[in-house]
Amino acid sequence: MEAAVIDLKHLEKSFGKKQVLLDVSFQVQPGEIVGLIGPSGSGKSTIIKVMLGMEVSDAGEATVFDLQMPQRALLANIGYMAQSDALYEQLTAKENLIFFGQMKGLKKQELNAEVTRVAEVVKLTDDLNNKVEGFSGGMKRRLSLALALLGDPALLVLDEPTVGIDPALRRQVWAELKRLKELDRAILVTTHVMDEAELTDRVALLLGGRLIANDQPAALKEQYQVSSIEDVFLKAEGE
Ligand SMILES: Nc1ncnc2c1ncn2[C@@H]1O[C@H](COP(=O)(O)OP(=O)(O)OP(=O)(O)O)[C@@H](O)[C@H]1O
Repeated sequence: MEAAVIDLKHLEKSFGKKQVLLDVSFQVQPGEIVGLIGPSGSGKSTIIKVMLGMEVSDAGEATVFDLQMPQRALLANIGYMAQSDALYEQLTAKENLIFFGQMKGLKKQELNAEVTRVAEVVKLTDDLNNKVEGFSGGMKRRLSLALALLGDPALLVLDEPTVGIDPALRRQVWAELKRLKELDRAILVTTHVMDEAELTDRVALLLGGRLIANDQPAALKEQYQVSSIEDVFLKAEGE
């Protein structure tokens, strides 16, 4: 088996008296889409922040490409889409893409080609020269996703990437994720949308900061004797 891109071992994290992560361990391999699923407040974003070195865990170990984050050297290898958009409102979509692409170290010619490519994936080609301040919430989400895709990173970490994105484009985004997976990219995605969970290779089900399941969607449905991931979720929550 190839080395894991993301390797989380026995993570514990509290905020004040509230324990948010309890003994969380899982891995994401190259060529794998893992869905991190759980109700609001179950700790999904906290896992991502610990993994990316934006929060420090109280115990356990989190490595990305065998290194503890943050690591400047890994910046170009990771496409991260946070839950809230961090965009320059006064700049156009294209200027945002160029700015972030330069930070990732993309050279001019490559960068121009990448801007065209990622704008096409999220259907923002016709809006590239418009200022972000005039964008709808969904358009900002799409631009944030385009930023994460820039430079074709080996690892994508996407926190709720399809919120506010209409069904047709959502389908297209998932087709792109599948394509990237075939190219051996590793993808970790959080979602509230249960039929999206069906599109992953593996579902990591988080409840109250504890990982209660980590398996292929089909295996989970069999284990819980139900016909959808939504039902797995409801059954697990009820138990
Ligand atoms: N910096 C912080 N200080 C105090 N509490 C925090 C902090 N960050 C998160 N929490 C708490 O930790 C818990 C888990 O939050 P987290 O954002 O990881 O959940 P989530 O599963 O990503 O939720 P959502 O789906 O709503 O984004 C919540 O109870 C939240 O209030």
